[in-house]
Amino acid sequence: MQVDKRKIEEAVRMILEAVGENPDREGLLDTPARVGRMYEEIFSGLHEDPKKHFATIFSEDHEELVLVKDIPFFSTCEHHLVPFFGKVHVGYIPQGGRVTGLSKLARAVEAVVKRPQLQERITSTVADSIVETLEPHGVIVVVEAEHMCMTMRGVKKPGSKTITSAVRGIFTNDDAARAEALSLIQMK
Ligand SMILES: Nc1nc2c(ncn2[C@@H]2O[C@H](COP(=O)(O)OP(=O)(O)OP(=O)(O)O)[C@@H](O)[C@H]2O)c(=O)[nH]1
Ligand SMILES: [Zn+2]
Repeated sequence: MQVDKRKIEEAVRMILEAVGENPDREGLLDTPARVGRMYEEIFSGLHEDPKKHFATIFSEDHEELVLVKDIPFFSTCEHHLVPFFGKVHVGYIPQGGRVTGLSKLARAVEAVVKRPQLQERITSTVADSIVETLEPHGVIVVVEAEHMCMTMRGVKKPGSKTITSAVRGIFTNDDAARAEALSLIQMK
């Protein structure tokens, strides 16, 4: 099922009433519909398989690291439905000449982050999508993010960063390969 915007509109109206607002005042009249359109956009990844982006495979004899770093992202914390955002770094070592388009790595990230999410799940889903499609020697994904649920509310720790990583294949046991990828990710 695609996004039911009418249902979101009803729910937003109810939330506005519940917090003590008047959903019929001028400034709020279009808000339920706007929020419906916004949720359709920021949760569009629920209807998209990130793996579909790896259908584009070039045959290229390169069995060394390919790293796309600093891919910016915005996601939505599934616990509080507030944003968390930061950067994703995706590296893989192709095998058997299976190389994908660089933009496809960023497209797969977009499909994964546009859902109610956990940072850990973003990290592992991106890694596993690459493993299952390109069957590379190895994959490394690092995500660094700031969670609004930790800054604007609750424990209120603005500036704190959460870093998660997922390594697959050769990166799990080859210290030199992992060190190379991590140093390139950290390089400014
Ligand atoms: N592991 C993980 N935790 C997250 C993520 N996003 C938010 N959280 C945490 O989810 C937890 C939810 O905890 P609860 O105790 O159920 O909710 P809460 O009472 O609102 O928690 P506080 O934020 O501590 O006020 C919090 O500790 C959040 O920091 C994430 O991506 N990964
Ligand atoms: Zn949260």
